[in-house]
Amino acid sequence: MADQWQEAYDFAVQVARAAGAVIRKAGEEEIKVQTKSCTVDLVTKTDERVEKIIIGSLKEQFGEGTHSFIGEESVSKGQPCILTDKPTWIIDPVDGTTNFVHGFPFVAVSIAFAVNKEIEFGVVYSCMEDKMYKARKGQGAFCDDEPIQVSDVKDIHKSIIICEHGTDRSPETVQKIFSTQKKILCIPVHGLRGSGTAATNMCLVACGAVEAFFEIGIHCWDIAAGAVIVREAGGLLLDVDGGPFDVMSRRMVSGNNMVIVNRIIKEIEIFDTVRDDAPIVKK
Ligand SMILES: O=P([O-])([O-])O[C@@H]1[C@H](O)[C@H](O)[C@@H](O)[C@H](O)[C@H]1O
Ligand SMILES: [Mg+2]
Repeated sequence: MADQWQEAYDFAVQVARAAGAVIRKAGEEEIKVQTKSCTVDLVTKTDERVEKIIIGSLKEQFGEGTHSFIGEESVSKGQPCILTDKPTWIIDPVDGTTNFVHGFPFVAVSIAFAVNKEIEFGVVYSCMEDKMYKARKGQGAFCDDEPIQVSDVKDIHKSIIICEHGTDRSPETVQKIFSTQKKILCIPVHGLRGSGTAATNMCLVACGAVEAFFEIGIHCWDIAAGAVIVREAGGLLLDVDGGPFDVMSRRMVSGNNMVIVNRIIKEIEIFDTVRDDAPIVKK
């Protein structure tokens, strides 16, 4: 049977590339910054504009009613964030908004497509580096059309691990994040890193530049595309407690193999987050 989502996959690559060009151009102009959930959760006109461009192009191509959309900026304006069985696009127009604002050169467009709650394909365009990562379920993962694979390192002492700090600055959470990082650093590992974009971090796992990336507090739009790219590159995803990965749970460990991932999980100090699909509590 012909791959019924091939056209959508190819189109997503085109849309991500075009969106990345808009971001690069916007980065050369003055950037007006606003905040969302807290003072370090940044948003710009470019995030909103690029999301409109992406969703507008997808609706034009595939029709209004047949597909659903979960986009970071639409959700922040009150749109539902529920993954149903319907074909659903999960979009982060600018992953790494803080990087974008500061001119730190890692910013990605992340577009995933899920059917029956399973991610069929994902595209991550690291637009400042001009690197196009993509993967389709069962067809492998690629960077600029070259196949990519996770690293074969099994010895944690020979690994690089990515961790991010997210936007929760409550002293209890920051304490847990640093305590986890300290324990991992002192295993010891070769190094800790973080690009400031979850989508790019996952692609770094997928291409074998690092062994693992974990974060609590990320959102489905940060990781949905990266999830299929990591899996298709031979890696795996788990919850931070070792249970099955759930894209809406805001918790994730991605890594090259079970040995590395299990070793990282042993050190993670878990803190509470509200699921992406939790009912909205009206204040
Ligand atoms: O807000 P945004 O720049 O799209 O996404 C953020 C980035 O992916 C960052 O690496 C991660 O640590 C945060 O948790 C995300 O929210
Ligand atoms: Mg993001």
